[in-house]
Amino acid sequence: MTDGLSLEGVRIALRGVPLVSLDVRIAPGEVLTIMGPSGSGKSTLLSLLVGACPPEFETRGRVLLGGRDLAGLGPRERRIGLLFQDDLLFPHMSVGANLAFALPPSLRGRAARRRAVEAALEDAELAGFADRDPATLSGGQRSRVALMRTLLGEPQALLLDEPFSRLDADLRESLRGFVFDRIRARGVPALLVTHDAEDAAAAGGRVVDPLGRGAGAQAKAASLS
Ligand SMILES: Nc1ncnc2c1ncn2[C@@H]1O[C@H](COP(=O)(O)OP(=O)(O)OP(=O)(O)O)[C@@H](O)[C@H]1O
Repeated sequence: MTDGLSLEGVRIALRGVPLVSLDVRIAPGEVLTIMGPSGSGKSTLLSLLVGACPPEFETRGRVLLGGRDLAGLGPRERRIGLLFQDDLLFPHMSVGANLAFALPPSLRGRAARRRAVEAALEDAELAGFADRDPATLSGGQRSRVALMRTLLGEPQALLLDEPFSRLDADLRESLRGFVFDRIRARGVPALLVTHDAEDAAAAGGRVVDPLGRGAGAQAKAASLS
């Protein structure tokens, strides 16, 4: 459990043009959805949160995770987990080894580490899959392993960048439920970037654009443009 992820006066501009303006706290287990057109600053916001914003951008504000100011911390020290559309499982490692790789070094002992991997596989409804080659898994199975791998790192917050966009409609629907259920169960604050209104609805939380405008304001802006 954490106190959540707080963006306090976070501003990002490019050559003086405001891209991101957010003052928001994401509670443990809450998913905040960021929707906005291409080029509106969604990826730049994620890069800022992981501590890798390119120097071309002007940035201000504070990001607090569990009450801790992330300024000056490197990507690993931030304890932020990432989930992208490409699951990026290591192809030359078994499913179990992919999961074990993500375990925190503080979890000591072979037996304890094996148990943690087995529990994650069970939670992913993939008990007995530890020795499988990732290439032999279906798309949905790979996605579930990827989420478990991210969660095994015990992230204090999660960033989801179009995590379902490569999946077909049926799979997308079942995976959404799987992902959001586990985020809620673990009490991790999460930020979802998506173009898909159904993803946003399934996330069940607030929806804003990178300038912090809610869904009503976005619809109005779209109708005027
Ligand atoms: N390294 C960079 N240097 C200069 N400009 C950049 C850099 N990276 C992105 N930009 C510009 O910053 C703006 C915001 O880009 P960003 O990738 O954050 O948008 P996005 O909302 O994630 O778009 P998409 O939905 O297409 O992924 C765009 O105008 C983009 O061209």
